[in-house]
Amino acid sequence: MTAQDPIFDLLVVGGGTAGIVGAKTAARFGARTVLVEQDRTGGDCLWTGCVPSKTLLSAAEHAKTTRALTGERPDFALVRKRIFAAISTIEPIDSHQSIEESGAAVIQGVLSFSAPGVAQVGGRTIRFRQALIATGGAPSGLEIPGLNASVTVTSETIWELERLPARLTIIGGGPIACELGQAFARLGSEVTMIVRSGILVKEVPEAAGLVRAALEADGVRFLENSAVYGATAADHGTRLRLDNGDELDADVVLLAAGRSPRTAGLGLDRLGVELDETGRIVTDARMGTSNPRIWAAGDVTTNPDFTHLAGVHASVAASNAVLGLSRQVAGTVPRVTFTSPEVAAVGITVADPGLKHRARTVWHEHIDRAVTDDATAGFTRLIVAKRGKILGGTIVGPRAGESLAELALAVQHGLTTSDIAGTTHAYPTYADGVWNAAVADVRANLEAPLMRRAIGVLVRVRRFWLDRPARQRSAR
Ligand SMILES: Cc1cc2nc3c(=O)[nH]c(=O)nc-3n(C[C@H](O)[C@H](O)[C@H](O)COP(=O)(O)OP(=O)(O)OC[C@H]3O[C@@H](n4cnc5c(N)ncnc54)[C@H](O)[C@@H]3O)c2cc1C
Ligand SMILES: NC(=O)c1ccc[n+]([C@@H]2O[C@H](COP(=O)([O-])OP(=O)(O)OC[C@H]3O[C@@H](n4cnc5c(N)ncnc54)[C@H](O)[C@@H]3O)[C@@H](O)[C@H]2O)c1
Repeated sequence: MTAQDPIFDLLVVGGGTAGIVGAKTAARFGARTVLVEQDRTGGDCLWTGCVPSKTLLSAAEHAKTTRALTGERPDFALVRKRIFAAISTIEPIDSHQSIEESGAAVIQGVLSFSAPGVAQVGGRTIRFRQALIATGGAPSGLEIPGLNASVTVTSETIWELERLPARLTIIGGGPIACELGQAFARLGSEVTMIVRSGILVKEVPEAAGLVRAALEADGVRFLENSAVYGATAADHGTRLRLDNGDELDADVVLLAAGRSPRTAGLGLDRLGVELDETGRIVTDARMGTSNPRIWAAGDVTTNPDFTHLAGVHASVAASNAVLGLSRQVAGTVPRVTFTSPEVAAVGITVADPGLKHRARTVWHEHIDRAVTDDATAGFTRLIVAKRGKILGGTIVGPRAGESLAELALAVQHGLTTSDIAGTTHAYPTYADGVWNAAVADVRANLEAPLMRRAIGVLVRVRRFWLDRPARQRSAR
């Protein structure tokens, strides 16, 4: 591209999942599209998020099995190699070339808005009709006096560790802390998690409890309702001081206490884009912002931080922007924490008795696949409204993320427990959890007094009908 750049129909800021999907969507519609990325295209998910963390979890599970069978310790260099291999296998789909093949231009540099319709990238001026902000987020910093940066990592830098830390302390109790904590414990690190309240607080307590027990079984030590208020240098690492006066030595400290949006320095104030109190961009259901020409998607917005949401929301934003549509994003948001057991949830996860919701829970001791796998620590719970409409639920267990797809479909399309109960599920699968919970709900409805009476009438009528020839014979 040259100094005579056209006025772009859509300027996309950020080349993570949201930016890539947004740019490709707009370009495929024929809109003049440019994507600006300050670093590598692919974003958090590819380089430092989903892809490396799920590969690490898989390698750690393998390491646990191998150690149990042979006593062999994992080779951390091979684990790292596997992570980099997974990234480089997936990377082409997020590359400059792939984005350009869709018809969008790609510019490398840090973008900031200078005025409505005008932005700067490294001294170059870009003019645009509309923009999609997809600048994502970054790990939130923690002010811990005395904590040396050389022993501190975040989800962005932990992948640079060349040796397995002997003692890893994690500050935080969300999905990042739980997934990475379990993986490093299974690889052989002595892991301590310092958690302000409980772990996985967004999930139902039984789910968080099962994950906590599984992590403890893998050797993770929990210091809950604790906070770190200071640190000093120690041999090979740091000594952390806790608010209760305890001290804890660590070789590496992982800060996993939430993420913050990348909105600073973008110049959004010059565009009149409203942010919430945490700096995230406020969007409506069309992914529009308070400026009708500016759209946003992904972790930079007030929506939950998930790759699938970033992609879907960006696609809706780009379509609305370049085609002038008013498509709205779906409210059904599935989520999975990929610990072992996995925790998967969608929609409403707690029954509201005031609204006559009911919860149907099947514990996985009663799911044959879980029994055959010796993995019965889990459950499937459906939250059901009057007339059997499925509102949401939680699944805990192996492959819970896969079983969740059916529940997400049910919630999105307003299916009922009768719809699920009437659909034959293959045996033996973990999906039996959803099926059995739905069957339990339908069966419980059949036990209701009115229904029992109606069924009783049917049985008697049928009996009467079948006995008709005998009655006729005796009458003759
Ligand atoms: C360890 C970890 C594990 C995760 N696991 C999962 C998972 O299993 N499943 C799941 O759904 N989600 C997971 N997530 C969340 C997921 O990674 C994010 O929700 C997703 O990547 C967000 O995509 P995004 O496009 O909004 O942002 P990003 O991927 O962060 O992309 C934003 C891009 O914008 C660029 N940028 C920022 N400012 C500017 C600027 N001024 N100019 C130019 N470019 C700029 C950045 O360099 C970056 O490349 C995980 C996250 C982490 C940290
Ligand atoms: N499997 C997945 O989909 C997946 C995996 C990882 C991350 N993510 C996404 O990334 C987001 C960020 O993850 P996260 O785990 O960093 O954040 P989070 O916001 O979910 O959890 C942060 C945790 O840190 C704790 N905390 C905050 N300040 C603390 C302090 N000073 N001391 C001790 N504990 C403190 C909080 O109580 C909370 O438990 C998630 O919300 C999720 O949307 C998704």
